[in-house]
This record gives sequence, structure tokens and C-alpha cells, in this order.
Amino acid sequence: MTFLNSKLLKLNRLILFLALTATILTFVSSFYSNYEVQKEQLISQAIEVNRAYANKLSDTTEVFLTSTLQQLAYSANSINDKMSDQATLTEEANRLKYQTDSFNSVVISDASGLAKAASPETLDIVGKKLTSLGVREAQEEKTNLISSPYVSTLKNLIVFISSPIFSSDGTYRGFLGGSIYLKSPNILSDILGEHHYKNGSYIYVIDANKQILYHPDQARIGTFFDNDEGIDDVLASKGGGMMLESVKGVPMLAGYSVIPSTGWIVITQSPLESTLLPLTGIMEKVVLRTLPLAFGVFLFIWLFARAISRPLQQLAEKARSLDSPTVNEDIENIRSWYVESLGLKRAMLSGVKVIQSQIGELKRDAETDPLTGVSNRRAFQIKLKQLELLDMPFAILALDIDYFKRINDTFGHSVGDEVLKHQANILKHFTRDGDMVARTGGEEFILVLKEITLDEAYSIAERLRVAISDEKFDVVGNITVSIGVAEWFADCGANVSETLSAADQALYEAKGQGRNRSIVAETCACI
Ligand SMILES: Nc1nc2c(ncn2[C@@H]2O[C@H](COP(=O)(O)OP(=O)(O)OP(=O)(O)O)[C@@H](O)[C@H]2O)c(=O)[nH]1
Repeated sequence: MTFLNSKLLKLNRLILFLALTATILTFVSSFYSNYEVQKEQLISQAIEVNRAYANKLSDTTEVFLTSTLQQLAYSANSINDKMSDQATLTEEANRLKYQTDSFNSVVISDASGLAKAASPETLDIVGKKLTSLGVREAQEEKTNLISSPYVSTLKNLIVFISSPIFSSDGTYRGFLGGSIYLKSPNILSDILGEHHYKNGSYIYVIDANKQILYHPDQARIGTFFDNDEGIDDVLASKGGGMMLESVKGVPMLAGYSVIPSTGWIVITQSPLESTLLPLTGIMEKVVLRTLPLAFGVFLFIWLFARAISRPLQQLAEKARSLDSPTVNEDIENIRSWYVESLGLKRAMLSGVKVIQSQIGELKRDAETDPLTGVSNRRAFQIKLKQLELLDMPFAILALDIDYFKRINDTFGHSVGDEVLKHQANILKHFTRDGDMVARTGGEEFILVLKEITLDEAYSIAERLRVAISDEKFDVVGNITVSIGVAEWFADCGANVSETLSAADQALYEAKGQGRNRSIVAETCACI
């Protein structure tokens, strides 16, 4: 297992992990903020709907109260001079009670509080002295009045609406009043009770003393809100909306509005929970609509991560096979499309060049004869093996300077060296591309000539021998060489070692026959 296949984290997986984490976090945070925004919107919408509805109801109630007061004032004016006309007073009381159904009961009283007429008659208060709070207020204020809620003489929790009666000369003659029984079906419940109670929404009305005047739960009418901060806040403002807690601790979204003529407050409220019910469906839709996009983003990042890591991976692969002959080309072909990978690719290419040139130098040093600069025995042997592997026919010229010892002895070793170098240069001129000149011993050289016949090889050996013998060597003058010639080809029946031995043998014979001659291997080495 290589490190590229190991369990270490790969770059594309790291990028993928990073991007995936970022995507999920973005998705979750956007989901969360979406949820919060939607929630806020639902809440503010519900509060606004309740506020608008409370406004409408307070307006309606205000219109009702105003018109009721006008009605009473009109009636009071019409009977102002008939306070002793019992029939007229009774008729007026009945008309007010039954014509509009605005009141649960109607009473006409004289200035002393004595009931002169009443409707319905079952009240049985005519001729009796009225002493309730509303009556006393009406007598004292002598103006159009809507009382605070109080418990009447007949033990009803009522609101008393009254108008004073003044005779034509301006004398106070009493009052005419209508009662609304808060705990019985009344005009207020007719006006306010239309509110639908779906999802736990409901309406209630309180007065400035936090006493409940209207509530769908009859038992709560007449009770007070004590230590209720929400209701205190409602009272402190003229109208609006806010989140309240019901007496049962249920969070409610409330809208409220003040009825100007009484200071009463109409509150309409809905439970927070039912308001937020649609949120689940909305968020499901958000998720369903976001998922394809998130998947697309993920796919894009995955492909992008692969594209980023691919050139690095390919460069790493190539770094493991720098000895490949095509490594330069392979690295060049890697598509490095971003700056860092391009930098890495260029660095690798220059690294490969340096390494290759150093390897080349080392190889040259290892295969070159330091004195003459031609190939050494090692390179020569490699060359023979290559040619044998390629089945390429070749000839060998084994060449030895005659009486070289004498040159050394006569002129010195350094002159002998110069002769060797000079001769090596001459030998090079007798080779083509793919041939080789090698120094295989002290003054022994071998020429490897590819793809030539034995006759051609002999001919070259002779021309070479003559050329050397004609050459004037510094200090030394003329020298001669002896040459042994042999050939090798694929079907010759001998291996290259035997061919080399045959060439050496021919050289030996040339020496034996007097030197300064070329001899072709007598016994064909290729039999
Ligand atoms: N100058 C010099 N001489 C070398 C070098 N290597 C070997 N020799 C000498 O080459 C000579 C070879 O001598 P021999 O083997 O006796 O052969 P020869 O004198 O050439 O006689 P034949 O080959 O029989 O004609 C020796 O004197 C070696 O010292 C070298 O690198 N430089």
C-alpha cells in the first residue's frame, strides 16, 4: 500500500469535508434564521390581526354607546315636561327597552331618585327609592353618563347609562337610564360575541380598574386582574399589541384598543401555539426547496475538490517514477490549472532536469575512460549486451599499439598518455552514430561497429591501421597498431563473449605475424 492509497486524509476529502461542513452550517443557520423570521412574521401578523379586530370592536362599541347616549338624551328631552304623566313615562321606558334591545332594563327616576317608570315591569321598582351607585352618580353629575360596573340593588352586575332630564325652564327633573347586565346576555355580548373562537382565540373587555366587563367565560365577568404585568402594560398604552400570558400561563398574542367614551379596553387574543402551527408546514417547504440546491452545491464542491486534488495527485504519482524516460513529458502533460499546482509542476520539472543532468554526468563518469574520454570497459560490455538484446549485427575491431612499452620507456609515461589520447581521437573518426570506441586495457582499444559485414569491418580496420601508421605523433613520430577483427549476428551460433575472444585471438595472431596488420578471426566465431 502506498501513501497515496493509505488511510491518511486525502486533499479532496479534506476540501470536501470542509465544504460539506460549511454547507451544512450555512444550511442550518439559514434554516434557523428562516424559522425565526417566519415565526416573527406569524407572531406580528397575528398581533396585527388582533389589534385591527380589537380596533374594529372598540369602534363598534363606541358607536353603540354614543348612539345609546343620544337616544337617551333625546328621550329625556321628550319627557322633560311629562314627569307626572305616568302612562307616557311607562310607554317611553318600554319603548327604550323593547325597541332597540340595547338595555336589559330601563328606569325613569325623578330628581329625588324615586323610580317613576321602569321596564320590564317585572323589576318591580316603580315607586321605590333608587340608591345604587349609578343612580347616585347620575343625580350628582346631572349629565350624560356611563357608569363604572357595580352591583345593583337587584344584585346584578351592571353598567348604568343615563341622561339627565331637565324641564323647559332648566330645572333638574331626574334622569332616564338603561342598565346593561354584564352577567346576562346583553348588547355587549351581541356585539363582541361574534368573534370566532377557533384555535382558542377570544375577546374580553376590561375597564380602567382591571375589572372584566366581558369575557366568554361568564364566571370571570366582574373579577379583577391582580398583579398582572401584561394587563398593566395594556392599560398604560392607548392601543396596540403584545404577547401576554393568560391566567393559565398560556402565551397569547393580543391586540387591544381603548373605547374612548368609557376608557374600557377591548382585548382580542390568540394562543401563540396555534398561531405557530403553520410554521411546521412552512419549514417543511423551505427544506424541500432548499435540498436540491444544497445537493447541487455539494455536487459542485465534490467535483471542484476532485479537480483541485487531481493535478497534485498526478504530480505525486510522477514524483515516484522520476526514472521513467517519459517523466518530463508526463509532467508537462499534467493540467495544472491553478497557481499552486503550476508552481509545484514547474518546481518538479526543474528538479527532474537537475536530477537527470546529474544522473547523466554520473553515468558518463561511470562509463568513460578518464584519460582518453572514450568509453571504458564497463560501457563497452553494456553496449555488447544491448546489441545482443536488439539482435543487431556488429563487428569488433580489437586494436593494440605495437611496442607501446618502448614509447613509455623511451619518452616517458606522459608522452605515452598523449599518444593514447591522440590515437583515441583518430579512432573516433572511424565511427558513426551508434558505434563505440572503448579503451579496454592499457593501450588496448576496441571499436564496435554496428550493422556491417566482416569484409567491410576488415576494410575499415585496414584503413584505420594505415591512418595511424601515417599519423605523426608529437615527440614520438610514427607508431603502428595491430588489429583483430570479428563479427556477430543473431544466427551466427556464438554469443558476444565468444566473438570478443575471437577478435582478441585474431589480434594476438596479428602480433605474432609481425604486427602492423589486421587479421580477421580465422575460425568464424559465428559457426
Ligand atoms: N603511458 C601509459 N602507458 C600505459 C598505460 N597503461 C599501460 N601502459 C603501458 O603499456 C605497456 C604495454 O606493454 P606490453 O603489454 O608489454 O606491450 P607492448 O610493449 O605494446 O608490446 P606489444 O603489444 O607486444 O607490441 C606497458 O609498458 C604499460 O606500462 C597508460 O595508461 N599510459
